[in-house]
Amino acid sequence: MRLHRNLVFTVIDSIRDIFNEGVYADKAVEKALKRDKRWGSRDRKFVAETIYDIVRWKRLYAEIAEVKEPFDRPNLWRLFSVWCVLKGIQLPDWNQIEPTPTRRIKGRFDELSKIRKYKESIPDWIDEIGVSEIGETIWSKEITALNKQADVILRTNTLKTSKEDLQKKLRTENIITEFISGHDDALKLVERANVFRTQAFKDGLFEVQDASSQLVAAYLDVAPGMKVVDTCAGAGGKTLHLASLMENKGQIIAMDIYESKLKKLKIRAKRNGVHNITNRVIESTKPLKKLQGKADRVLIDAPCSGLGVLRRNPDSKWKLQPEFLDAIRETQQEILQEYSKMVKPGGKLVYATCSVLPSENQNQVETFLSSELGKNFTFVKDNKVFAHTSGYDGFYMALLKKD
Ligand SMILES: C[S@@+](CC[C@H](N)C(=O)[O-])C[C@H]1O[C@@H](n2cnc3c(N)ncnc32)[C@H](O)[C@@H]1O
Repeated sequence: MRLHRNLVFTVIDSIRDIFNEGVYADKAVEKALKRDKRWGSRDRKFVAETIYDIVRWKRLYAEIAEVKEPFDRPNLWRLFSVWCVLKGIQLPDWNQIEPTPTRRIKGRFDELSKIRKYKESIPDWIDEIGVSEIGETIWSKEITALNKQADVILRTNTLKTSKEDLQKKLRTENIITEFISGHDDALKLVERANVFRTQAFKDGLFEVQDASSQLVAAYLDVAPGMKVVDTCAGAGGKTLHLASLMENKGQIIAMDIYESKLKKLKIRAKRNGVHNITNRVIESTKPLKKLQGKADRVLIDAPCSGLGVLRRNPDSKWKLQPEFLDAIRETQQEILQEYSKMVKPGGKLVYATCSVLPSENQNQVETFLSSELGKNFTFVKDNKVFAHTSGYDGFYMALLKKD
């Protein structure tokens, strides 16, 4: 592979922004890809994948290169050199690249690969929590799976098309997809592509949504005509899925504490041809009280550590802090206590996260069920989705029924 200077410089600038300036990796990639309109799909792929690779393997590469944060420019180039050598790419003869003994890099790699926190490139504290919560054997497999590049999965908007028709339409736009067993509306891209440029996307025929995430709305067991509250709707990935499952009939109240996210949902709903969603920003307890005991279904897609979606957001490994995890666990229980009040007798509640830690998942549900308010609920079932067994994101969902 021949390395192109302007592409590599873009990578170096981007990892500097991510590591030293705290810029989110997805934003940095977005900005990087706008740098030169002449770049073709191969160039864009190189830039995006190399940035994500170096972010994902930061700890391992830094250890191999023997560099410490904050990385100055020569150190960023050293990280890049490690990436090249481990990928089997010949180091270019550029001023920025020091003569690097490739045998030494490979030797350090073999040595460090014996220690999980280096091999899997994770902070000590996350590795310790993983081991203590799910045990060493499962954690080792899970973190390996979470360090893989995620597939691109689409969810068919069944309000507008069928999975089969969507597949045909995408083929005319040179996008080849396959079905995934056990995921009724999902299509998996055989090769990565920018699907947001397709006419099918502009026409609202699909949304990009991981296969595990697509299990959540279906878990809530909705039907057309119901009153459903999506309490942590964000930009509405699952809200839109609920609308499809409800055939656009009934009412969905999408809530979040951030108005900016709900605004994005509004745009997506329009594209999807969904017209049964009402947005409510949670600024006080008022919108919650108004709905007390009124909802057939309540979805709590709770804020969480995001440890199940590291494949998509590898920089979370470096951004996540133990204090945040402690705080979010408290929020999860508060949310369960408060938002469950909206379920009417006989109604159902789903509590979900994109984490694989029991302390954010089944333990929260157990705490809730043994609390005063939780006594009115019965546990129906739960699904602990691991990335290493499913091949998709790590997720948790529990279905409860109000007596
Ligand atoms: C896992 S994300 C939701 C993703 C979204 N449901 C989807 O499918 O695209 C969790 C959401 O909870 C919101 N949130 C955080 N604290 C909250 C609270 N106390 N009440 C309601 N929403 C909250 C966040 O803003 C975030 O959008």
